[in-house]
Amino acid sequence: YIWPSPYDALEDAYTVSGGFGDGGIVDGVNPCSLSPIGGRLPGRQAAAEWLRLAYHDVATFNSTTGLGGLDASIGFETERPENIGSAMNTSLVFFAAFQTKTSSMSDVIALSVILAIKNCGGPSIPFRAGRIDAEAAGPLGVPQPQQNLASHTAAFANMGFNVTEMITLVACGHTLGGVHAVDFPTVVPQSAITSSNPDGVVHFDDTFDSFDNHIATQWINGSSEDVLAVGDNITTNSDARIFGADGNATMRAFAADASLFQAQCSVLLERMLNTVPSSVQLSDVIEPLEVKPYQLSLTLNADGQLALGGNIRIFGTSDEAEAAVAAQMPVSLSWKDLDGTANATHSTTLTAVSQTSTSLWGSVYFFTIDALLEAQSGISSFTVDWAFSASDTLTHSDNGGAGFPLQSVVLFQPQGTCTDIKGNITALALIRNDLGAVSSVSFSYNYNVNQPGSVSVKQVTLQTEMERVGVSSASPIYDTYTTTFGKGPFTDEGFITFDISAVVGGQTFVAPDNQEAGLLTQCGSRR
Ligand code: HEM
Repeated sequence: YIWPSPYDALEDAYTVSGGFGDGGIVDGVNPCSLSPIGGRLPGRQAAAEWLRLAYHDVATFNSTTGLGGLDASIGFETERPENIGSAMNTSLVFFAAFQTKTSSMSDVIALSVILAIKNCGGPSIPFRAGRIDAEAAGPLGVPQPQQNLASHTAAFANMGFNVTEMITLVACGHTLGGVHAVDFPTVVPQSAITSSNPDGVVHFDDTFDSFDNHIATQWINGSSEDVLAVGDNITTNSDARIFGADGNATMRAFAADASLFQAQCSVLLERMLNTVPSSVQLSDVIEPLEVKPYQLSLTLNADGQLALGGNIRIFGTSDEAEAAVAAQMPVSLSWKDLDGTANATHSTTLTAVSQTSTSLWGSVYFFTIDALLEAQSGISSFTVDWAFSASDTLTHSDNGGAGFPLQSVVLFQPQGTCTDIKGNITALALIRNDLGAVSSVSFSYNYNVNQPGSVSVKQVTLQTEMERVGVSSASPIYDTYTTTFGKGPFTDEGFITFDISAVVGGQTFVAPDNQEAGLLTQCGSRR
């Protein structure tokens, strides 16, 4: 994983769970008992709803044809009786905010489960990305509690899981959350519905908000409260039939060994999340990068200098990383000219961001870049020298050897970029005019559109050509380019970014992943 990667947004969301640079997903399930944002009802639990959503998307995978699996087809299937409840749509609406041009809904669903389980005290499940979203519903066939064991065994076999694995997956799923009387009136007595429990949830175990082995210990020691195991309606006691499918051997092992439960849940849930259409190639495991740029910006100021902004994130898992005080960490950034030349003066010290940040996987710190670069010499890459403590030898981070790439040939130009009252966007770019012929100047706007038949949205790109309007007033070595476009039918839901690219002197240069905020100035208003 070398920065920049198509999975940078997912890596950000995976790594930072609170404070500055918060990826935002964990906020939806923290604490583990949290009711879903947007449907905040006592008794509902977002972490459990996310896990059930992922399972229901995967459950209809056909291991013979290789079709289905975690592909977000669930978005088109939420009206089906087998997916009853409002939970799935609530989750999908929340997740739309994390879709980007390279983070599919199905990747976000997988990541949501990994983060929710870790935040609920469960195991660390490795995360891979690269899932591709289906654009239509898949087949029916999510198991339902009134069906018999043979039907459930067949459904899991179809999905690619044997009996032991079925028992494990159900136990790992049913350690969170519970069954709701409003949606399962034949399973849960209506007396469960009260003013403080309007959906009438009955939890599977006594620690519904902890990813632990109580689902197994209570089943084995006879204190189970799981209505799918010990409920009065024998027909819907699917958990009892499944847990007993091997004479309770698997559940006894889980009850006896809490860490075995965690380890097996990690292995099986990882496999469940990585059950994808056979045409999909998943990425390598994504782990927090030690040093990573965050929301970089490079613009030309009125004095004709390049202003470099944004942040550097530093992550570590050691005791020293945990004990570090950001304000005392030495962090500096050194850059190379446009032509690749290093220069001793091309270096700047970074300041710790005062707001702290948290990660489920270690310790994370952010540092602000605030540097002015000479426009003529420009920039092609940078490196970061840093340490967790001032007394340590500095680590030289060069992004796997070549440095962190950053170009000053094609720039976004915030001054003059604006959105008018009709929603039309006028965007400006600056392109070096002394480096050869300029062609294919294009502006790509990445946003979400609604999909008929699904509450979940799809990220699309609207591309427009930019035209040269003249030489920049701030510096004669840059020309100004512009485009005006209407956004068309779209949804405000989600993550909007834009990229500007051009071919200059035969080489393609891209100013990527600019934040929507850069477009939001109202046309006509003075900044
Ligand atoms: C034969 C297999 C299964 C059957 C029949 C089954 C059935 C059910 C039922 C009836 C509910 C209640 C839903 C509600 O009231 O909202 C439920 C909840 C849940 N299931 Fe399953 N399930 C099965 C397997 C799994 C698996 C494999 C997982 C995950 C790995 C899972 C995860 C969950 C979770 C997390 C909940 C709680 C949802 C909440 O509290 O909102 N289930 N299941």
